[in-house]
Amino acid sequence: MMNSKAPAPPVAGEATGSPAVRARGLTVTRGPRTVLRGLDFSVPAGRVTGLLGPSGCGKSTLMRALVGTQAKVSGTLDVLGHPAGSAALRSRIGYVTQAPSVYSDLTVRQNLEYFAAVLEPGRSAAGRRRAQVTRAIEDVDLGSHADSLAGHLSGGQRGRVSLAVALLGSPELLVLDEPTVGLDPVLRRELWHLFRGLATERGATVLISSHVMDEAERCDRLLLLREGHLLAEDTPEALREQTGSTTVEEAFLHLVDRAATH
Ligand SMILES: Nc1ncnc2c1ncn2[C@@H]1O[C@H](COP(=O)(O)OP(=O)(O)OP(=O)(O)O)[C@@H](O)[C@H]1O
Repeated sequence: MMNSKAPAPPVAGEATGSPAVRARGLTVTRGPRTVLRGLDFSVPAGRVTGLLGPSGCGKSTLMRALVGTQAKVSGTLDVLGHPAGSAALRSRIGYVTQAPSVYSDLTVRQNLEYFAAVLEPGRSAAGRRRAQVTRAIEDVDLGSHADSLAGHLSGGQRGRVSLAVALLGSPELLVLDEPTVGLDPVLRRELWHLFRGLATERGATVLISSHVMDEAERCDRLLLLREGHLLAEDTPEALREQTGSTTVEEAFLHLVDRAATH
């Protein structure tokens, strides 16, 4: 697991510099439903941003829009300076869905070697690929299972293989859909150290969804989503302060009540 240093100082209320993601009027329909409704937000570069909200509020849909796999997206959505879904972004984004996508009949290392070869084929890149694979296995702390078949791993371990795949090629933007769901507290803490380290040591932008509000406290910045609307976009501290709350969960509930009375 990566050694993480102290968290980067939180960004102030307004993000500075060029954001990694910028959305204006982002609207997504799925079937007959409008799932995201005119969202305006940005995701600062080199920071850990949490996308928080209850189940079904549209977190996965927003992530799919960012990585370019969602149909019926309107409004403006720029990612690393390009419209979301541009071919130029493919190797610059790592995406982990909720369903681990690994080959059960390959070992952990073979899975990573396969995906590394897809990313960077050719004999001349073999040395680089080996180094990337070894680092990714270490990052997710699966060294002792490197030669186990993925099909013999637990759900949480398979999830970590998916995460390792996303880390190959050192993407500038990591989009992680509920990566800590179902994991024990020790592993959850280790993964949060990894996410923090990816931002502070490797300069990556990390966007993580979760419906567990205590994870929000670990983020530099939060996007609070409810029923396809953005309730708030700020640092955890600012959200607590604005609402006179002691936790982000309390702040979230406060904002829900406030929205209901307007
Ligand atoms: N294929 C689909 N057709 C129509 N509606 C859909 C489809 N897929 C998802 N939805 C709806 O879109 C909404 C947002 O779903 P989404 O998966 O983005 O939520 P989420 O916040 O990621 O939820 P969870 O935390 O449970 O994963 C939900 O209300 C869901 O019912």
